[in-house]
Amino acid sequence: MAAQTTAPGVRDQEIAAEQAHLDRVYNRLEEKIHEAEFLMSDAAQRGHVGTPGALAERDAQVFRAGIHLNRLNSEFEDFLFGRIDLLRGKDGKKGADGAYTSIEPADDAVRADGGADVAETLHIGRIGVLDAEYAPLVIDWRAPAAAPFYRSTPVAPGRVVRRRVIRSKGRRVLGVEDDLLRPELSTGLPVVGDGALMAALGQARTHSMRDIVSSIQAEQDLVIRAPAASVTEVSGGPGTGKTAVALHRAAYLLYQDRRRYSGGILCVSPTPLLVAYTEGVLPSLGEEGQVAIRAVGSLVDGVTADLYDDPAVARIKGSLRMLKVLRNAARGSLDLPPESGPGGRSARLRVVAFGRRIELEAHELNTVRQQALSGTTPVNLLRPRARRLLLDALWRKSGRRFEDADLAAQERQGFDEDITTEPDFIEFLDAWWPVLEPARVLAALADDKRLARWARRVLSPPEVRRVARSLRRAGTSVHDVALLDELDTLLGSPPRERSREVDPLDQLTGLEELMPEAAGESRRERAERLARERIEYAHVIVDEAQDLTPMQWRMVGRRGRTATWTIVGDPAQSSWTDVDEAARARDEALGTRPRRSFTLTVNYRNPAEIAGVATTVLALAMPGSTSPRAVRSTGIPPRFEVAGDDLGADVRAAAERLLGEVDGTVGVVVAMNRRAQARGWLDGLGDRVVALGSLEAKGLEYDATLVVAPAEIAEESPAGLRVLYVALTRATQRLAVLAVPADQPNAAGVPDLLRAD
Ligand SMILES: Nc1ncnc2c1ncn2[C@@H]1O[C@H](COP(=O)(O)OP(=O)(O)OP(=O)(O)O)[C@@H](O)[C@H]1O
Repeated sequence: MAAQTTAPGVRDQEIAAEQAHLDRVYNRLEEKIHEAEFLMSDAAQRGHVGTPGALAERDAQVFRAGIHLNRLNSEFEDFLFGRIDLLRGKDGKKGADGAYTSIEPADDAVRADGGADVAETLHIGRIGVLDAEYAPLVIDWRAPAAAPFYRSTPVAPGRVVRRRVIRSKGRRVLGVEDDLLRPELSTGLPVVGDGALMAALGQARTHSMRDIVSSIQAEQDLVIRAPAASVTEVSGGPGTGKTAVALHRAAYLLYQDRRRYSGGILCVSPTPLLVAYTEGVLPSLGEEGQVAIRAVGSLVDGVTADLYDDPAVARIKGSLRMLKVLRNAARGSLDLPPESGPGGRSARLRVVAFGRRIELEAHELNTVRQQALSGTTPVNLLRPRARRLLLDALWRKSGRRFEDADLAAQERQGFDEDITTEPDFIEFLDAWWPVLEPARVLAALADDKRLARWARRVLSPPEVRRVARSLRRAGTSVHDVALLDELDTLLGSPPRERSREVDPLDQLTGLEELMPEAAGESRRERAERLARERIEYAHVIVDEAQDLTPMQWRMVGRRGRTATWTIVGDPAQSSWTDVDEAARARDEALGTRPRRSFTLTVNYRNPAEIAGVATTVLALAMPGSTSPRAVRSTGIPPRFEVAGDDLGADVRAAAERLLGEVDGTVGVVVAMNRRAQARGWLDGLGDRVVALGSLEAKGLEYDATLVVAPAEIAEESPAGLRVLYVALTRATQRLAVLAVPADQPNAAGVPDLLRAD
């Protein structure tokens, strides 16, 4: 993109001009903050008194002012980050944000001699600010008027003559970077810097993802601002910004239609590490509270997955075959040995009625149970029906017959009342038709014999043994969570006490939203509470969607039955083996909603040197697929080394070397079964370096990556080559590969799998 660096004097002048603007903005914000504080204390004192219209107006005002207050209090580093200088537009209409709406320049905006005047200058920031006359001082980055900041290119510049990225810290402007979009025009605008994107990409990485709000690229902007069609699907190779785009889209949707999305946005991430990595992005965009980012292993409340199943077990647990097994288990678990008291298959029911004993034998009870279980109603919800059928059976056994229907009904009523208040009967029912908890049923699957019965004609005997063994370990695996959620649906939850129904409008205009500490609950705690109480969401974002197993798709689908969706993923990075089955489950989760697909094509993470090595593996992992285009090059080729006898010492030495070469983070990726070992190898090297199992590297990035024994990673599972592809695409600056003999390195140390020949 055309950009030129001008003399330092001009640079200082331009910085001073932006500083003057930023000062105006802050002065105005201070005024607004004072207004807001006044309004809020006033509103709190008066409570809800007044006509509904006036209250709504006041609430809206308080809401807006409170947002400014909250956001400014969180001290954005670069609150104001952009500026565009525009030609006069085709029409003279202004939008709600005070800016002209026209995208194309007026026919006479450019004079015959190539000269043109800048007709409008807009500053873009994290929130919009109007001056006292309602003229825009800052346009919210999500407002329509800000779109040209992201969309204009030299090929299709629209009205934009110059785009400027402003770097600031606190209230001080530090620098500006300009891109000239219409270099052919003489506008007299100075142009400073080398372009903002490269500056952003070259920065050292920390363990938290940064927002990309000042350098979103045109193809990404199209996705972020795509109309909230039912399903927005985004594909793209590693480093194309899929995760970043998905998070910015969440912020955009909230801005567009806060009322609609106050129903909550769920962002499903593959690992807790990726959740931790991305968590800060939305707050930095001024959005907190309405978006719950949760790992796929933490979607069920009260359960935290702390184990990974080995690939063969994961493959079974993730597949739709488990559905049949769980259906059998849900019903069969009524026969589990009782936790206490009578029950189970052989129990007998004895009651006393009309002065004599009535008994139901085991086989009779069984008939009643089968009758109660017909149909597909969740087992826990069938308890009332089972109770009624038991009473019917006892009544029949009592042998009482009445000619007169009214008398019969009356007698029967008395009989039912007598029996159902009898402690023996109550105790029996509790044990014979207990309220089944998903965890109890899943634990029951750990018994080989029982599982074999429930999995008859579905799982093979070796599969039964593997699954049962995995369930006998202490702890819950990521794949168990989807099974627990399925069981919850199959069993049905008896109605739960809910602390309070949440009215979405409360979240919009309620004062507690704006005075977070007032109720003794921080904003974050409140968000977490709302997330806990919420079962369904208005919008669901799935990151790394290629990894969801069919059972996980069912779990996520249940959280978005009426939602709109954004799904981002890359089939070439999938660690799931049965892609077709997952696609079917995904289609089922999304139903017939219309879809709109986008592809991102530019790799912003890896320099070309690293992307080249990854492409070699991609050709093996997914023959025929294309890699995204790397946007920059460092001139530093990946380093290949071969480990000696002490792998641990060599890994440590290689990691130390990388730590010396980069300012930011170093990720050391090993096969899953070496995770604990690798942590030991790196012990004491500080928190810039992390050891990761291959599956944990998903979505993350580091300044430098060390990939240890690539063949081990590739052989871990049938999808191993794709997992290796993920590992090789994590670095922003340097890649080192440490081979072991199984990698069959050549004389240069390059493992067989990574050789292009
Ligand atoms: N327009 C942009 N400006 C600056 N940085 C960007 C831009 N787009 C992407 N990046 C950076 O590129 C890196 C990769 O982005 P991100 O993690 O979202 O990619 P991804 O497609 O999800 O990757 P993967 O599929 O490998 O997980 C991040 O550091 C992100 O901040």
